Amino acid sequence: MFNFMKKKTNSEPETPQQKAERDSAVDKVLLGYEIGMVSIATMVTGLERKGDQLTLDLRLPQNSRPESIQQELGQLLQPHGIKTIHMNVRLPAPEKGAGSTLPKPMPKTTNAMDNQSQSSATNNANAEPPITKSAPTQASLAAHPRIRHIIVVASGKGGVGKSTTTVNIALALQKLGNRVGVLDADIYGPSMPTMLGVDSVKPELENEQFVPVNAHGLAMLSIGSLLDGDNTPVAWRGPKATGALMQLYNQTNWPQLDYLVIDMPPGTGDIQLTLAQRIPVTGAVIVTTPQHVALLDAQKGIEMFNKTNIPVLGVVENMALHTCSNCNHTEAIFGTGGGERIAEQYQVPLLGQLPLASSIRAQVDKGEPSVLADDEFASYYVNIAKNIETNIDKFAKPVDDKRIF
Ligand SMILES: Nc1ncnc2c1ncn2[C@@H]1O[C@H](COP(=O)(O)OP(=O)(O)OP(=O)(O)O)[C@@H](O)[C@H]1O
Repeated sequence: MFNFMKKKTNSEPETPQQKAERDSAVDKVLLGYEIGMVSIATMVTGLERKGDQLTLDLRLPQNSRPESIQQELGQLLQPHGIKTIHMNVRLPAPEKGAGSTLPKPMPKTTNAMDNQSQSSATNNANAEPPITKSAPTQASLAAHPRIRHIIVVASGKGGVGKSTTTVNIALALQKLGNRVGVLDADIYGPSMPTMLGVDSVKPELENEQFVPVNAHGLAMLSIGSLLDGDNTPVAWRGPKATGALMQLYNQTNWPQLDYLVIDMPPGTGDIQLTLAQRIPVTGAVIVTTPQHVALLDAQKGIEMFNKTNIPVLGVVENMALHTCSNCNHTEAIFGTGGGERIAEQYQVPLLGQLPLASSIRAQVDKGEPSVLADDEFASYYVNIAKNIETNIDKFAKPVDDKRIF
């Protein structure tokens, strides 16, 4: 254990605001600390802070040096009141030619400072194979060997219907003859299992890999599966969340897929940015409502994807018009033309517009989305899926067959 404390402790208890500020400062440090140009936040699989003690579970890349990392993080975190860092480190085995792609047994976790000599990558004979080949930018990320296209569905703002759109687009792509998977990465409210009517089915583990749940033919995996069975919204902090999501992506035995559709957490913060930089995304679909505030947030989303060199496949305008089921009067509850304007401004396609319709909500609530039910709105989603397919091949990524999963 390395103790960074030099001075006396402050015995006054931390207020919730101080705690939140310190947590946020710690997150920023972790997100900004890079190993081989990749944020260490993507390598965090567990994180706990108790007062001035921080415990990190890390899966570090080959040849990293836990002791120096711990020292450097200690110096960066000391100004934010962290005096002791405990690190449980897992390192990959050295690459020795083409071996089995199956993972070896998990090594015991180690406390980096108590077991310095044992925690070095070269000495760890019992370690697992590398789970990633770190690459800093989208341009240098190779495609997953079994997934042709990864599409992220994002929204700058919560509650605009991103998950409803994701599930229906995934089903529509399947309806068009594709093999499709869904990764529910919405840590704040994972809803795919409920929307697909499989919330009682848990994914199995096989050779330390998740096996996706078969949901009406979709290979589905949700961050919700990592929770303890209840539907408590996850208040995970950035590094832990990104670490868990990278783990879901990397440690899942995805079948051969034409599309993996990822339901991203709403917003354009550090989690979204880190994910966007770490997963080989073919393109992003932005969901917005015509409301002014939602559009402003959607713009932020497009700009984030532009910055990270992820092509924006287009915009879906959700809840565009509402037709009253009693009097048949149609009204633009959230305004008009917003989706079109934003698509024009950023020169991206408007993939489709969905009305605000209570049956769209009712169908996802009962685990049978519109496309599955083949109701009157199914064709809207099928058209969106067709529009996505029209352009996607020109953004396809080269496949790296040597990548180990
Ligand atoms: N076109 C629509 N018409 C009517 N209701 C809709 C429509 N789209 C989504 N909804 C409903 O709006 C609510 C929010 O939708 P959803 O959960 O898909 O949004 P979200 O953007 O993923 O939210 P979050 O930010 O919480 O993840 C849900 O109750 C959903 O059924």
